[in-house]
Amino acid sequence: MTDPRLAEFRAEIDRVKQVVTDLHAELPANDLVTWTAGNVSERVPGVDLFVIKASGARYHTLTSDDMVVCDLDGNRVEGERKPSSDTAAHAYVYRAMPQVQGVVHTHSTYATAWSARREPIPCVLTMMADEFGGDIPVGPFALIGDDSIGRGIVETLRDSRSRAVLMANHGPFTIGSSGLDAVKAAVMLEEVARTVHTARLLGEPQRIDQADIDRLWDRYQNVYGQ
Ligand SMILES: O=C(CO)[C@@H](O)[C@H](O)COP(=O)(O)O
Repeated sequence: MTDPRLAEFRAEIDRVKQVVTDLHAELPANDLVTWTAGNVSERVPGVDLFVIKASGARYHTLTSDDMVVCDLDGNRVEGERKPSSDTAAHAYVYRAMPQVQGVVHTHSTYATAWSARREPIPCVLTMMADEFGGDIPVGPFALIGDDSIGRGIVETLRDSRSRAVLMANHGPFTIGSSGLDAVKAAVMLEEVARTVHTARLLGEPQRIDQADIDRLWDRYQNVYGQ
């Protein structure tokens, strides 16, 4: 039986399908994924549905036909192919964090290397204070396929300013006020992961004082670009 929400929200669903298709192109374009690794999702406004890529979909041939519509329990509502193997994680985040409109997962090299070391990225750059409000936290090791990864993302980010979490031995997940905002967080995360790693090769970078982190965060969130 066809879900009635598909007809009622048809225009929005098709718009979000195209948005999420286009956002997936940003992952290889910013060198954040290899082959079919990673995935992007975004909520459909006004209804408890979200769009995510089909599992194993190749980035260079991706079209909106490769997008799958799911409910917030991660069940496929529309789509020929199975949804991403991380669908349960994305769905858990959407259920637990209503303010989150987009979720991204990548295997970007430097952020994933920090994940393998299970070490938070210290806030030693003003860009980190601006974008993430402090250190980039590490989430627990969790096997793929059930709520474990989603639960780890929420436990780690729920009370954090950061929109990025380094899931131990796996890789980064980011959240955002839109799919684009979550993709931006993934791009900026990889940039700071690489820069801090490079700084470490030359010596021990110094963490910014918390009061200055707070000032930088407040400016960037409330003044920059307004
Ligand atoms: O991290 C993993 C597997 O370890 C997955 O996220 C893959 O990187 C992408 O899976 P699909 O979205 O293609 O199912």
